[in-house]
Amino acid sequence: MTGTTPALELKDVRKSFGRTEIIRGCNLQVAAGERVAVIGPNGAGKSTLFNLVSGRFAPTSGQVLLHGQRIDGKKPFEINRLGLSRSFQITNIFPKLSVFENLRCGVLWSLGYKYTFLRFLADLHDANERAEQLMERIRLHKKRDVLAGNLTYAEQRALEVGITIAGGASVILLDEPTAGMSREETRRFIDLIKEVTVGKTLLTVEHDMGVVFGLADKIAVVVYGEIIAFDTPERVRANQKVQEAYLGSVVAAQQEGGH
Ligand SMILES: Nc1ncnc2c1ncn2[C@@H]1O[C@H](COP(=O)(O)OP(=O)(O)OP(=O)(O)O)[C@@H](O)[C@H]1O
Repeated sequence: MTGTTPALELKDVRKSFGRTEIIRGCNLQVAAGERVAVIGPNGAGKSTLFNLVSGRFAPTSGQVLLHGQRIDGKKPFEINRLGLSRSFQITNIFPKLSVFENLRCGVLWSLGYKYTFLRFLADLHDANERAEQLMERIRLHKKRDVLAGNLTYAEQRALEVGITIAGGASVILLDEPTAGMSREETRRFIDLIKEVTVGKTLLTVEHDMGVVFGLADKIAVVVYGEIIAFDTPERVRANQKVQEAYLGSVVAAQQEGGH
């Protein structure tokens, strides 16, 4: 490791629910600008890891650092203000607001309590402009005034990504961004995600190996609460330990399933 501070770092992070240790000493260093896919079998602890990073859970022990600053134990909104944004599920899109209004809410919400009403008025113009730009970037500008509830599923997921990046966070967490999409939608969506997260640090939880290998610079393999490998896709694919613990069976299953 060079002297550069990682964008995100886990130091011996552990999390127990009751007596069961679910996260069993995870260490990870994600460099700024890296795209990381977190993979692993069902129940391995991927979502729990995301919840620990985004502040929904506090670790039982260990540290989580964002650009070198400890964030473990902080509340999700505090972590968000420090520059980490997690995709909200579709339920967090306001279905009765238009695409534009949803994005503007995302921009304004990220500015949060720093606000006074006068600042609010002054910034409203900026927020409108930023919402317009975001709309172009996620290719929903032609749907500007359509209510979010009337968008297609794939468009709603794009809007969700737009809201997630609206505040300008430097670290973005996306939970299965392409889940439920057709193969063609998935392919386009990977390109979109790549495009809108240029220069940002990206973490995704992902089951679809096509997405993983299309999107990730590095893969973190979580098995039974531990990160058993963290490396480039090629090296992870060739890793014997990963093959045995997980990947061999998944790739075989997906090949059998015609993927
Ligand atoms: N709040 C909780 N209380 C108790 N147990 C929990 C809680 N959250 C998660 N678990 C347990 O932790 C383990 C890991 O769950 P987690 O959802 O993190 O796995 P995952 O790797 O994301 O799985 P999947 O791929 O199926 O989404 C599971 O055994 C789950 O039952």
